[in-house]
Amino acid sequence: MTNKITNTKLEAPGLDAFQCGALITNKHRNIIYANAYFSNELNWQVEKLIGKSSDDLFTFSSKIFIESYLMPLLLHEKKCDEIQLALLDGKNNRISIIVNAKMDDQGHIYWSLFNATKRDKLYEELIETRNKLEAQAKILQSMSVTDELTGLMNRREINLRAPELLNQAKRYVHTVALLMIDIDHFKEVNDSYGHLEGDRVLKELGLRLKTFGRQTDLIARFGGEEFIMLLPDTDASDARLFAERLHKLVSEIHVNCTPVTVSIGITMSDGSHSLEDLTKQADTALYKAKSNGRNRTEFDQTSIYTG
Ligand SMILES: Nc1nc2c(ncn2[C@@H]2O[C@H](COP(=O)(O)OP(=O)(O)OP(=O)(O)O)[C@@H](O)[C@H]2O)c(=O)[nH]1
Repeated sequence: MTNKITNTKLEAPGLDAFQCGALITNKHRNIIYANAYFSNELNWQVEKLIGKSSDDLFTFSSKIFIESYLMPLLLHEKKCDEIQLALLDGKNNRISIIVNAKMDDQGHIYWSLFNATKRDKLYEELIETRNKLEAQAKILQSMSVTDELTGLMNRREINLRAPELLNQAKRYVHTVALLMIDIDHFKEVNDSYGHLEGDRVLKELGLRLKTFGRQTDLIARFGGEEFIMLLPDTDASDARLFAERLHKLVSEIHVNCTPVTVSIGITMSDGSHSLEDLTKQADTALYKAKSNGRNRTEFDQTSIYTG
């Protein structure tokens, strides 16, 4: 390339080997040089580009961006790095490009243009992959805290969430009721009607517990056919009433026209017990309910109030 740049067509054969577009415009922004990349990759005939305004190479929105951002930057800083614009190729296809530009004292602008289509595609793929991973992480997160069959929280999750609820009871001086609910003779359901029928009963019970409980209650499938409910701000007489309603609600579920029944063990706490202690106490009460004939509720003897 000659050192002295005039406003006429330039020759610079060395630049034709570059894998990017090289463009020089004069102070009127008319093209005085375009390398072979424009004909090889962008479907322009270089001859036809000479004399054209560089504006003609860009989409409408990119032109606005050039006027409002690129030109003021070039006038003040004399250079502009890595801006993304949309160029129209010789067949009027929109091509995403990264532009670096430099302006000399005579107002010539030296543009280098890198095709960003592949990079855009890579970014799109990366974004898509990230979205997929986020969605998978959400599913995994929900699976790790949820019992798959009933949709209730699992044992691990209630173990994590119970301490906060018990602490609140202590702080705000109210009582908490823990109900251990166990389906009666559930083995017979499985043995007589099959595992799928057993699963249906578990699902129906889970659904009823969920809709019956308040938003603040913690309800979990504790294992097998055993569920627990932790009811904040509930005294023993409320808990008894709650259990009575629960027995009625459960009897709406039928297996071969026979209502399903549950036994319930209840223990009360002022928030000073651990979940582990409370479940042991409720388990003792549940055992009593089973021994006393099932389909009934018993309170644990150590409860602060036994109704
Ligand atoms: N269908 C089904 N059955 C389950 C699941 N988890 C545990 N079970 C069954 O639940 C039954 C529990 O039986 P048991 O512990 O003897 O209790 P039960 O028959 O309900 O007797 P009581 O509790 O004494 O009234 C077993 O047959 C387990 O196989 C499950 O996810 N789906």
